Amino acid sequence: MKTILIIHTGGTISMKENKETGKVNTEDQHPLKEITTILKGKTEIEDEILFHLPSPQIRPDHMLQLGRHIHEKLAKKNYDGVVITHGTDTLEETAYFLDLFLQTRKPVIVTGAMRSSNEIGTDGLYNLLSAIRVAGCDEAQNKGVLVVMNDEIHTAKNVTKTSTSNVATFQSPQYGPIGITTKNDVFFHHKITSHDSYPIQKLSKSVALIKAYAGMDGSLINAVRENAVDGIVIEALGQGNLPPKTLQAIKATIEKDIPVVLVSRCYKGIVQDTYDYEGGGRQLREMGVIFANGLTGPKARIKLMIVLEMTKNPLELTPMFSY
Ligand SMILES: NC(=O)C[C@H](N)C(=O)O
Repeated sequence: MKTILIIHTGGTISMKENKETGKVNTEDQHPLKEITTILKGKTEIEDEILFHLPSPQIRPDHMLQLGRHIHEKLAKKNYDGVVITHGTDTLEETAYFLDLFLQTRKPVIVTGAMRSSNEIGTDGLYNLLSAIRVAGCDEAQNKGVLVVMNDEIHTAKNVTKTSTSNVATFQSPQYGPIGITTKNDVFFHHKITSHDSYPIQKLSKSVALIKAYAGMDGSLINAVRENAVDGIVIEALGQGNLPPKTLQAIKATIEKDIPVVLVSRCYKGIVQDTYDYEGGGRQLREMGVIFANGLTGPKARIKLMIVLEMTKNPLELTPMFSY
């Protein structure tokens, strides 16, 4: 029999709807506690509540605490897998943090819900059951952190919340899911080609995320730089281009040894130094901007926070963002 550790952190999956007011909030007792009874005799479940937070209240220090907690638990007992329940708003950031931080071959699965536990059509219990099945599956080992929602298995690196309320919200726009779950089975149909992880001890760097827009100038970048940040991620236009009036501010930032990482505000594709016009990717690369391939802005921010614990040398940072 497989032994799975469930760590609850909060979110809608941990919430109940007040039938009189329609308001949704966290409960003291975890509403999906019954999972232990449902799986009795089939899977041994240990569950615990680490946090009880809506995910907009989750901060990087919570992510580090969660990561350390998983390491401690795995060091003490030979669990077959770990499931983390989490609010969906920042689920992709916590999942990607854990993907980069954890040093384990064991399946670590993050799941959540779009509807609270007593709403009609609630998806929490079903997603939790699917996540437990994937966590107990040998094929899920050594794949990094996975996100299981709505019958699909996604990598933490590629998954993103695409809809505010639809239960099919979690998608990997770039490559699709790597597997599916059915009522009784787990199927993987894609292989993982690369997985990087960084054994950091702390998470102390401040990294800002800025989205580019038509007619943007350098004022936002200048203001952020003057506010003692250690790094900036910019969601650039298209293939990795910026309006010309931002260039001076970016140059000043790089000259101050503050790394600037570029992703695209497009939700598919990668950034490249194709264009040679003023503000084009070629100029940005020559100025020392680091191109992050395929990551979304929030995930490039998490990665920059992590790798800045090891180096701020652009020559070392550049290859870390190339896959
Ligand atoms: N569906 C959810 O979990 C959304 C909720 N606001 C949260 O992230 O905590």
